[in-house]
Amino acid sequence: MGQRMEGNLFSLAGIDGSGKSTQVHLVTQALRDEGLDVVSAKTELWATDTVFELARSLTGDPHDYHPHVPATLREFVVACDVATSYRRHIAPLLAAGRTVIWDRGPLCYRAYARAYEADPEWITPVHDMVPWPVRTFLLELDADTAWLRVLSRSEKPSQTDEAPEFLRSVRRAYLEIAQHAPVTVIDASASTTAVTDRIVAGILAVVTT
Ligand SMILES: Nc1ncnc2c1ncn2[C@@H]1O[C@H](COP(=O)(O)OP(=O)(O)OP(=O)(O)O)[C@@H](O)[C@H]1O
Ligand SMILES: Cc1cn([C@H]2C[C@H](O)[C@@H](COP(=O)(O)O)O2)c(=O)[nH]c1=O
Repeated sequence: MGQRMEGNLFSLAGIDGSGKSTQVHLVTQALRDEGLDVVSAKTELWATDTVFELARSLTGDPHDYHPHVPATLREFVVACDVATSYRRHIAPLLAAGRTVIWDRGPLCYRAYARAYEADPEWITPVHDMVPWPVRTFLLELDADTAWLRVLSRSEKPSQTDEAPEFLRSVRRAYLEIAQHAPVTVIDASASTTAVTDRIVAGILAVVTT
């Protein structure tokens, strides 16, 4: 995007059920306890909501969108939402010098697009409008454990787009892309406290140097 970031952007990535939302909350709190000015951010999927509504009209289920809505069209809309969310919401926080913890982030959207085999010719230029966070923490978890967590979570019911076979494809894509990006892989099968401690240590190492 060209503009210099004043603050620090971190993102938490991982397949559904890997613990992103849990950790965004715990890490933000832990860093505030250390005296840091930290804020969390979640992508606003405004236009993507309309894609989910389209899927509902086609299949009766907003999350049964694949392959009923072609992957390239769908992931293009997601990528545009991500770029808009970044520009309108996250970039101003960084310009004000805040430390931002993003629930998801570029690694997630690139992994989904790859897993769904969306055409990169259309998607990549939009993904490239969003800078990579200074560090992304990939919460690495096998698909079966993640699926069990999705089934047992109280926050929201499991969705069609969280089936284990798809979680496996996204996990593969995450690990491939992570090899060429500023990503720290974290063992997400550990206790929530152990995961929080590792992420907090990784963030403090960046912001205190
Ligand atoms: N380290 C952990 N060990 C065991 N259970 C966990 C751990 N971290 C999170 N959980 C539980 O797993 C479930 C999924 O966690 P969470 O919602 O944070 O994942 P997520 O990656 O944000 O998922 P989604 O992308 O689907 O929103 C929740 O019920 C949460 O309490
Ligand atoms: C990353 C990504 C996500 N989606 C879908 C998957 C879920 O239904 C929502 C995201 O919800 P969450 O609260 O962030 O878990 O969007 C997608 O279609 N394409 C993507 O790249």
